[in-house]
Order: sequence, then structure tokens, then C-alpha cells
Amino acid sequence: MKTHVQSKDWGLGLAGPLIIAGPCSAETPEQIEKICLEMKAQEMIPKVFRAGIWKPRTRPGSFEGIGEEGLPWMEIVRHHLNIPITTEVGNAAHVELALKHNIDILWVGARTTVNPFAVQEIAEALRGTDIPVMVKNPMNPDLQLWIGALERFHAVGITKLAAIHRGFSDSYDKKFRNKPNWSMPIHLKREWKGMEVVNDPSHIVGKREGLLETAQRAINFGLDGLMIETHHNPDKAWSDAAQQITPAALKALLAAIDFKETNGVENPDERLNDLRKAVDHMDDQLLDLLQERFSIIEQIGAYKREHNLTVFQSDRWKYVMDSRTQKGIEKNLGEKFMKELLYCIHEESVKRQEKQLREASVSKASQA
Ligand SMILES: C=C(O[C@@H]1C=C(C(=O)O)C=C[C@H]1O)C(=O)O
Repeated sequence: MKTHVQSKDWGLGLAGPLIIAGPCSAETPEQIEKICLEMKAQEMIPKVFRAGIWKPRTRPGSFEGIGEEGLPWMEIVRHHLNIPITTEVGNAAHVELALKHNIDILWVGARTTVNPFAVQEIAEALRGTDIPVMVKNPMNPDLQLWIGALERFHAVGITKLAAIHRGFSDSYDKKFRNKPNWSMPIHLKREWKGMEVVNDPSHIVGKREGLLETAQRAINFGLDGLMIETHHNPDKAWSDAAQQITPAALKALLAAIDFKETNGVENPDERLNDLRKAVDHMDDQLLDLLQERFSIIEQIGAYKREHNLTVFQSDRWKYVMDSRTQKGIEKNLGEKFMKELLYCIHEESVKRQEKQLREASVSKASQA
């Protein structure tokens, strides 16, 4: 297991849910100051201040970030709020400048995470430093690519690591700017134990309405913090105006969230223990039933081999799918869940039968 350092031990005074807020882009020193003063006035000081300096935009012509000129403005944040600052880096030159201006935490954006060459270049530029790095998920829901990017930083000695779930590009989805995929951070946390995942509802939702719902879901799923774009005058923001909120709105949003205990229960009481024992028992029964089903599937496989039938039988499969899905819906199991479950079982069935056919043809060939 790869060892890494969690945010509470980054030496930046971070504890509890990682609340990161600040504008999409640094625009002017006045803008940075106004946001800081408004955060102060609202008593809404985040744990970390974010500000985009370099902005990867879909098409040229829109504001692509103020660039190097904006880095000294981060002193304004230090002066007023005295909290760590994070910005996005997309190449080695960005890294060099961010380090020169004492940025505390770097993040890698979704458009960079997709490209192993770019991630490697950034990682090489960080070799020998121990600055914390947060890696946003790639644009496409590819868990290995996300983990791979974290591994590239780990391999050059960056141990202070976290991930950010900002949703996935889906041009068919109308509800979200970037559709959330809640199983992805859970799989990431399962594969890399203790990896914190911050949620970025601003980029998931793409507008102000619905931020709370998405942020609450992230907390319910056990994510470790929130990165929310905050601007003193969101409508006038130079980038992502539709999704930014005021410090006052951020305060209200955070107050409305029901934060959960992510660390689980240290000493579960009798009630939870009994319920979990019941689940253990049922899972055993489910596994026994699955084992039995696959043993019958293999008997059908043997029959197919004797009668020269193909493994996949579309009429039978359609009947199995439709009848079980209907029954599942009646039992309140949900159509999507039923379909995914049945696809998964069917895939295993046909794999097993195909293996039987393959083995039969190998033994036939060796007898010939
Ligand atoms: C078991 C069979 O083989 C395949 C697997 C099925 C299943 O898992 O239920 C259904 C149809 C076939 O595609 C069969 O033909 O009955």
C-alpha cells in the first residue's frame, strides 16, 4: 500500500472537512481584496483559499487567466486571512512560478489529469519538494487514469496528496455541467486507503441552484471536503460567473449541510452489530445462491457443447432480463440496479460457458 500524508498532517493547520473557497479566477488585486474582506465580514473564512491563475478553457478567446501577474496578489490573502493558498498548475513553467511565489498547495485540473505526459512533466518539476498536490478526476470516468496521476506524484516523492471529484464530461446530460459519478471516489478510496477526496460541486453543477444538494450528497457518500467557487460579485466574474456564490451564500450553504462522521464508528453498539451480522449472513446466502446458479449455468454449458449451440442465447436472455427486471421493480429494487446486476451475472455466465467450449475444442484438437 502506498503511504501518503493526509491533509491534517500537511503542516498547514488543516483539520476536519477541507473547505476550500475563493474565486474561479484571480482578476485584479482589488477583486482578491474584496473577496477576502467579504469573507472576513461574513466570518466565513475557508480552510484554504483557491484562485485560478492559469485557466484551461475549452475554446480560445475567453479569459484564460491573469497569469504570473496575479501570483503576488496572493499576499493580499495572506495579509487578510492568513490561510493557505491553492492554485491550478498545468505545466512545469506554472510549477516553477507557483513555487517561487510560495503557493502552499497545488492542484492539477481534469484536463491535465487525462494526459500522462503533462502529469509526468508537472511531477518532475516537483521532484525534491514536499508541496501538497490535489489531483482532480480526469474528464472521462477512468479510475486507473486518476490513480495513475496520483501515483506519478507519489513516485517523485510527493506524499502530501489528495484527490478532487469535479464530475465527468457528459454531453448528453442536461442537469449537470460535469456529471457526478459517486462510485468513482468510493472506488478510489477503496484502492488507495485513506486517500481524501474533496468534492467540487461548483464544476459538477455549473450553476448556483443545486450546489447544496450536490454538496450534501458528497458528504453523505463520505467525501472529505468541499471546494466551492466564491466571489464578492459573482455575476461580474470574468470566468464561470453562473456557478460562483458570495461568501454570505457560502456561509448559508455550509450551515445547511449536515456533516457526517467519515471515520466510521470505533465501537459499534449492539444495534449496529446485530444489523451488520444480519447483513453478513444474507451475503453468505447470496454467495451460496450465486455459486449454485453458476453450477447450473455450467451444466447448460455442457449441454450446449453436446448440441453444438452458441453460448449467447438472445431470446432466453431477453426473457431473463425482462422478467427479473420487472420482478425487481415490484420489489422496489430499481430498474437501473436490476439491469446492472443482471448484466454482470450474465457476463460471468457467458464467460464460463465460453471457457467450457474453448476447452472442449482444445481437447478435440489434441485428440485429432
Ligand atoms: C444459461 C444460458 O446461457 C446464457 C446465460 C444466461 C443467464 O445467465 O441466465 C441466459 C442466456 C444465455 O445468453 C442459457 O442459454 O440458458
